[in-house]
Amino acid sequence: MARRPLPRILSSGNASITRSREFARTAADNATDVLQPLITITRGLRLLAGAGRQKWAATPKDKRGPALFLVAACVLAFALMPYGSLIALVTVMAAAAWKGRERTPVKTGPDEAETARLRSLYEALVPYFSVADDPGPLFSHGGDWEKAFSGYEFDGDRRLTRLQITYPAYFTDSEAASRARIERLLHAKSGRGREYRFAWDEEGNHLVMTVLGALPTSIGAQRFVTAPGETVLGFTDGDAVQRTVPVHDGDTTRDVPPVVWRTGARSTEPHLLAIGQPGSGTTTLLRSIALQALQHGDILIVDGSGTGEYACLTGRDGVLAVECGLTGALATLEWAAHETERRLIAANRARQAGHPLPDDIRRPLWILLDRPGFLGHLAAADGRPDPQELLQVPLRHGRAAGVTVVLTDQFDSLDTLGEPVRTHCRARVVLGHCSREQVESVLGAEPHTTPATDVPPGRGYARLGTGPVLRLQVPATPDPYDEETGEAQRQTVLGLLPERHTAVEAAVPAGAGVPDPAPPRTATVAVEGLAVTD
Ligand SMILES: Nc1ncnc2c1ncn2[C@@H]1O[C@H](COP(=O)(O)OP(=O)(O)OP(=O)(O)O)[C@@H](O)[C@H]1O
Repeated sequence: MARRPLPRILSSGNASITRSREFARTAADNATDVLQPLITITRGLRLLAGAGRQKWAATPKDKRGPALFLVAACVLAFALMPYGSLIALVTVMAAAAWKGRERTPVKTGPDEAETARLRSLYEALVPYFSVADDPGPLFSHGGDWEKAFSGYEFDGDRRLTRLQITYPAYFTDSEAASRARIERLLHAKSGRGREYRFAWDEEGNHLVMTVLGALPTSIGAQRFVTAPGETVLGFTDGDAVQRTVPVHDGDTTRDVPPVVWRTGARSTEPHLLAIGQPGSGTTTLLRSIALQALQHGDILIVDGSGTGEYACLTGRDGVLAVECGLTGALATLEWAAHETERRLIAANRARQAGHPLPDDIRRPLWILLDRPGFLGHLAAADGRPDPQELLQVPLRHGRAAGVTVVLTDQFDSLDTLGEPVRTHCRARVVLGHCSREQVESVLGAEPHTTPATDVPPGRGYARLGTGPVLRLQVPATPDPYDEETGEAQRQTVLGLLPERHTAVEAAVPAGAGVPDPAPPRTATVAVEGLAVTD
């Protein structure tokens, strides 16, 4: 049978139909644009009329008469006024236009792009949160993401800032490796370059991922509002600690959450170990601790790297020594070990006799040791004892004797740190760009936040004992004798230093800025009473 040709309109009319549709659409768009004011006013009039009807219905019957009278009086007044009817018309039109204007609809859920992002995240999580024989899987390919994501927030760029995930009870959330896998995946899928915190609620099978803002880098060294025995290591997230301290930040004063380390007889973390990448700010941290320690105690500084970055402390009141050579360091640490024993014996005797602690052991003693690994290497080459051996007594008995030890070193020297350091330095800090494994190797626990891509100097993590891992930004405490230090910061740090008490004072008047010629970058100050008195 011969095929009948299609009607012309069906075989060749597609193009003309499309053209006609486009024409009709353009005409409708133009008409809508032209008639928009009319449409707005009509919508407004309808809304005003609706509001009027509602108001009339809500007016009690006994008040309707006076209300009607008032309206009639107004109408009459406008009618009698010159141009009254015109004014009334314009007023009603303006009110209708205002009432009928387009309002931005209130957002009630994710838009298309956000939904696509959530769906993609859901699909990526399916292999981790599902097993083959689960009869009602929460996570399945093409499944309902809304059941699994119980809360989400986006920023202006449609990037996730908060996501709450419900996961199946059989997921091994108590295993660090399983959690780390999920955290890595969420980090990658939600956009790198930002820091995320993961809060696992193992009882409720919930995971909350939150994007963290940068920690403030503009806060410098200053007198922090703390009690004796408290040292501000730096600043952290508001919800990570219980308190805030007021600080000067530029021209303003604001409250910021500090990481406060408590030392002294009741401290459970009496000594601190800080490990960093080169240039990450460990020297600055030690300088910041020294300035705070000097308010209530005496300090000994052993600068293993010998770069002279503690020269500003030389000869100041309360600074017993700033040592950089091996011989001086060994002598100073030997004295510190004996001094710890002396304090211990004196405290013991006083307690046994029922007396208060004698005055000469009340002032805390701080031993600040930068780069002990380097000194240990020098000592080994010279056939002399490792300075760390001399730290055993202060580390073991320092808490009872009022002696605090702070050590800072770099990652490449981590294996040179002996058992006493590892056991007794229970307050830990890690600075610089580090992998999770590196952070864990120092703090004993992984951070619940992803590593930051952009790590300013002084940025890292702190952990006090078995407490949580906290993000940390150390207050800027530059070397005032460094030519690159800005004048304002130089004056601030010089202002925090105690008065000089040695001959160096004559050469460098306090607050004089960088002296010319520069003071000795390293100096040895005689330690009074190095001999042990019994
Ligand atoms: N908390 C901080 N805020 C601002 N700048 C800092 C901070 N910490 C360190 N810096 C700056 O970073 C640079 C390196 O700091 P620092 O010397 O303390 O690091 P480091 O870890 O001791 O390095 P290295 O041992 O390799 O010399 C210095 O210019 C210092 O001023």
